[in-house]
Amino acid sequence: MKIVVTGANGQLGKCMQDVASNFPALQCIFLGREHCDLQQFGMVSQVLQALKPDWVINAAAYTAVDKAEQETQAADLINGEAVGHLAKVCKDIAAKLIHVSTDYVFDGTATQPYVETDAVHPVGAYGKSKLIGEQLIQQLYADGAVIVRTSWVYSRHGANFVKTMLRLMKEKESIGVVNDQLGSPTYAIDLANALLSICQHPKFVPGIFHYSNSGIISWYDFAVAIREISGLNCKVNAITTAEFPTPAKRPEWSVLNCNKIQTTYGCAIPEWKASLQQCMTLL
Ligand SMILES: NC(=O)C1=CN([C@@H]2O[C@H](COP(=O)(O)OP(=O)(O)OC[C@H]3O[C@@H](n4cnc5c(N)ncnc54)[C@H](OP(=O)(O)O)[C@@H]3O)[C@@H](O)[C@H]2O)C=CC1
Ligand SMILES: Cc1cn([C@H]2C[C@H](O)[C@@H](COP(=O)(O)OP(=O)(O)O[C@H]3O[C@@H](C)C(=O)[C@@H](O)[C@H]3O)O2)c(=O)[nH]c1=O
Ligand SMILES: [Mg+2]
Repeated sequence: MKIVVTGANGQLGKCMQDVASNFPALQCIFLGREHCDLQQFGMVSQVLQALKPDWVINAAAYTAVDKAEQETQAADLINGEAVGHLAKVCKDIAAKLIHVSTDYVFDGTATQPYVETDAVHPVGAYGKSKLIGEQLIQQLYADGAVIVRTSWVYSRHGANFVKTMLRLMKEKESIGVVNDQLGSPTYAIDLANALLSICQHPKFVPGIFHYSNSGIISWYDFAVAIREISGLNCKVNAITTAEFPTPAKRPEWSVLNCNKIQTTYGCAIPEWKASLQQCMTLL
């Protein structure tokens, strides 16, 4: 079975390369932006028509949450229109599409973990751009696509909250981290394993699914755990979102209910702290 992974140089793309050997039945082809630039529609069509994969996993995205407030057009193109074109090409070549989306499509006003059918009202430009991509896939290729919303993704690769915290904790005596935004971290290795396991699952079920590590924490809790595991001597103070102003608004609650992907595809859902400890051994 031939799988093309786009966004191969990103943290999820690199984690998929890390775990690919766990799936010997899958022939994975990893394409970075240089070989498959989502916004160059002709290039995308040409590359995928030539490779004719059975699956395309889209790990490419514009992920700069705060910058997106200023770069809305770029975010909407890469996370929106380009995803629509990718869906069309996948449909043309009869390749199934797995597309990764985000918890930031929700407005954060819920008090229970979000299920896939809950109303979406993104509060920031990044979340809005990711929602455009979801909606285009549903319009253009609903029966051939799996959309996996995830949250708070980190790994040894690329830029993420864990690596930001480790850097700041080495530089500063104390830092402030918000304790009024609640969600679930996701180790990109766990997500990578889940996405590839969907490709080799005997039954294909299209639709929207949620995937994150289990457990509900704040970014402050996350930072405290990072400090404890790292042994770094930096004071972590709990602050409010108002005390940490950012260009983008973020949902106060973006916990995802992951039951559907577990029952449909049997994906393993490791507990957040166990996965964090795994990742920290590599950092
Ligand atoms: N990080 C997180 O916390 C979360 C991420 N997600 C989603 O998970 C997916 C993977 O995210 P993650 O790995 O963390 O993101 P990264 O920012 O680490 O990687 C994104 C990759 O997309 C590539 N890319 C950007 N624009 C294009 C383009 N026009 N064509 C091809 N590739 C492009 C980037 O290329 P280059 O390296 O050249 O810049 C980069 O390698 C994304 O869909 C994201 O929205 C969802 C929830 C949380
Ligand atoms: C660095 C830092 C951040 N924060 C706050 C800011 C923000 O509210 C929260 C998270 O910070 P970051 O900007 O690192 O995380 P952010 O880029 O918002 O992470 C998001 O990325 C996108 C791609 C997603 O899809 C989301 O699921 C989510 O993972 O922590 C502090 O309170 N103190 C700090 O020192
Ligand atoms: Mg970020």
